[in-house]
Amino acid sequence: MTPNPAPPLLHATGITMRFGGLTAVRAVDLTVHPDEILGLIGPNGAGKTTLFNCLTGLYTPDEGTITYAGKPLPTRPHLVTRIGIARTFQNIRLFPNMTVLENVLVGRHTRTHEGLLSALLRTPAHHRAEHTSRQHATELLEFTGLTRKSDHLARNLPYGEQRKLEIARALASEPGLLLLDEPTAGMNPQETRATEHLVHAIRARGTAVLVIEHDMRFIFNLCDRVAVLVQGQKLTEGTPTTVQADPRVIAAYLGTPEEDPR
Ligand SMILES: Nc1ncnc2c1ncn2[C@@H]1O[C@H](COP(=O)(O)OP(=O)(O)OP(=O)(O)O)[C@@H](O)[C@H]1O
Repeated sequence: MTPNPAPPLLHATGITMRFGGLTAVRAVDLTVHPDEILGLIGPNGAGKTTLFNCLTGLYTPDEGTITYAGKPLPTRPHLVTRIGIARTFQNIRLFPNMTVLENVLVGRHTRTHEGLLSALLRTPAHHRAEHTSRQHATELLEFTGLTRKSDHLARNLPYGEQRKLEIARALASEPGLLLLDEPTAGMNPQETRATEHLVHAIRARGTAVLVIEHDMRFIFNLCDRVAVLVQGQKLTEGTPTTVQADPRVIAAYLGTPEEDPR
């Protein structure tokens, strides 16, 4: 008997999301496998962020089903985080007046179970949980290269490091799947390259990644598979090589074949 193949980590079928008369996402199927890096590309307004919002409980799709690790996706964002899906946002959403370390500790709260009373009474259980959280946050700052900035206020970090901090904070919830919405927006080529390495390292830790990005070079270097959304519908998906060579993608998104698809 052949063993069952590993079930998909995230499985979305027939996702449709409307805003009044506008259908932003139409009957989209999307699957992310464990340990996979999947890219989601498409022209402006194609519905990429709307789909992310459906996958993270910010929106409830009008149609379709989503499962994570075989179970239906909860309908509230914090519960989605708790079951193992974390995300970053297109517009950075840090706590600007908290330190870098504190921002990561905030991201950890879905993994701590100590109640308010325990915190107020400063029980031994609370101290242990706090110690573990700090250790984990410190390790994540090292992992993302932000150790030296641990005590800096988030608002004083350069833009590229703020994006890294968002990723560190998302990782603090120990996700099985990380969704990145335009992680290299506003970065210089060196920072973009560093982000590519960071995403590979995240996958090596056992976290699958779904990433929206307009930088084609980044996407095609990074991803195992790429899905293409156009006007709310999935045009195609496949390996970077297949997608890059698909004339429909070139026509819809990448410009004419003569252009450098960057
Ligand atoms: N909250 C909303 N209310 C109404 N319309 C919305 C809302 N969010 C998105 N839209 C519309 O849905 C469509 C898809 O938008 P979305 O932001 O998902 O696209 P996108 O592919 O992420 O675009 P971009 O690459 O520019 O970020 C657009 O026409 C957008 O104007």
